[in-house]
Amino acid sequence: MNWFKGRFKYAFQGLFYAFTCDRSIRLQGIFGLIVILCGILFHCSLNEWMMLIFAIGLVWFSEIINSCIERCVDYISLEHTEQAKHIKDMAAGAVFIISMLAACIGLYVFLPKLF
Ligand SMILES: Nc1ncnc2c1ncn2[C@@H]1O[C@H](COP(=O)(O)OP(=O)(O)OP(=O)(O)O)[C@@H](O)[C@H]1O
Repeated sequence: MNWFKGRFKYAFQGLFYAFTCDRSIRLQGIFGLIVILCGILFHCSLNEWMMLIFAIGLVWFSEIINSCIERCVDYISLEHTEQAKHIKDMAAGAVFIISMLAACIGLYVFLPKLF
């Protein structure tokens, strides 16, 4: 049970650090909250909420993993190398894919409500 509590404690400490100390994650956090606000304003259905929460979660998850990868690379060495560039660019590419997916979900949910 203590082990279980410890896991939660460290996970929440990690999330708190991510959303308060990392600019990109903070921005995605704010953007996610705006989407939630829009969901409330537009009276989204349960299915629409499921899609929105899934999209927000995926974006937050990918942004946190991307920042972890960037920090690992910088932790190993701050030297500019081609290898470091490829690692960071691939991580950024993964975030881009998820962001496009989330944008499609956002358009699917909100476009019919706007027009
Ligand atoms: N050590 C490095 N060697 C080579 N290229 C690098 C290195 N560090 C960063 N880059 C290049 O700069 C880009 C931006 O990297 P950086 O670590 O500044 O992330 P960022 O765009 O500031 O991300 P975030 O805003 O999420 O912190 C990378 O995608 C990569 O192309």
